[in-house]
Amino acid sequence: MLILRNVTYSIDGRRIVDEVNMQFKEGMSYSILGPNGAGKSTIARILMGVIKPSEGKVLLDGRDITDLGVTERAKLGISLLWQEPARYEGITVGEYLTLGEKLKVTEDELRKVFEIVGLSYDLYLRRFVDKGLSGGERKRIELASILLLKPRYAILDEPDSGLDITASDLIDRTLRYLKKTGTTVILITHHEEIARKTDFSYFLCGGRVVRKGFSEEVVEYYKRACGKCPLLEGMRDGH
Ligand SMILES: Nc1ncnc2c1ncn2[C@@H]1O[C@H](COP(=O)(O)OP(=O)(O)OP(=O)(O)O)[C@@H](O)[C@H]1O
Repeated sequence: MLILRNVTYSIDGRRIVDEVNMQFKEGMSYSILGPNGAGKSTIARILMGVIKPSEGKVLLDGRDITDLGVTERAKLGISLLWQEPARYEGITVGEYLTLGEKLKVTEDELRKVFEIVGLSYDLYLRRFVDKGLSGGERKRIELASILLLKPRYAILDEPDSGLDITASDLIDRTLRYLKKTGTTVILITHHEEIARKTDFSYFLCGGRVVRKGFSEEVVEYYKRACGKCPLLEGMRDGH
């Protein structure tokens, strides 16, 4: 089990994440929902070890991993789908996905994963992971790399952002595949229809967990609370 215990992250005295407690159990899927600036991506970066909390702990199976960096956490089976995946010069999609053939995968498995992320195996395998790929294509390839890694924990930061109308089906296929591989999913989203696809949700606002529970219930609360929240009036009016 992956746990955030009383985690706070401050910048210039401002608590961006404020005494957050979260638990992610084996094989379950979770959403972290919340408005812009709620602290969702900051939590993803804390879970992945990109940044260290100012206070509190990150625990994996009871072990304190707060001080471990990204590489060490990746070795423990934690992977992050970045909101904006990077591009690299000189390597093909096939080389990228198989870590230069270090990752042993069969052609069937590769084809299956291409199907899940909605890309043609024949058209994309030999393309370069450079600026020639669109943002959406790059995101689909990054997701494919996570599916092939079969991590214990997959943190997906807005997997649907930048994707077209097929994103919802892609998330369905992804969640089904990760359930089969026993991967625990932590999905960050603004969209209620995406959050509903997961088992449990945390609703984050102003860096704090304001609601947690079954996704259906938390999403209903999110719609009600955010719909009436005076703090978000400005954002909604575009001010
Ligand atoms: N390095 C930083 N320096 C200053 N402020 C930061 C920094 N990183 C994050 N913040 C602030 O912390 C708050 C939370 O940011 P975060 O990116 O975690 O929010 P989010 O919930 O992921 O938002 P969004 O839905 O817009 O992606 C925001 O107000 C953001 O401006």
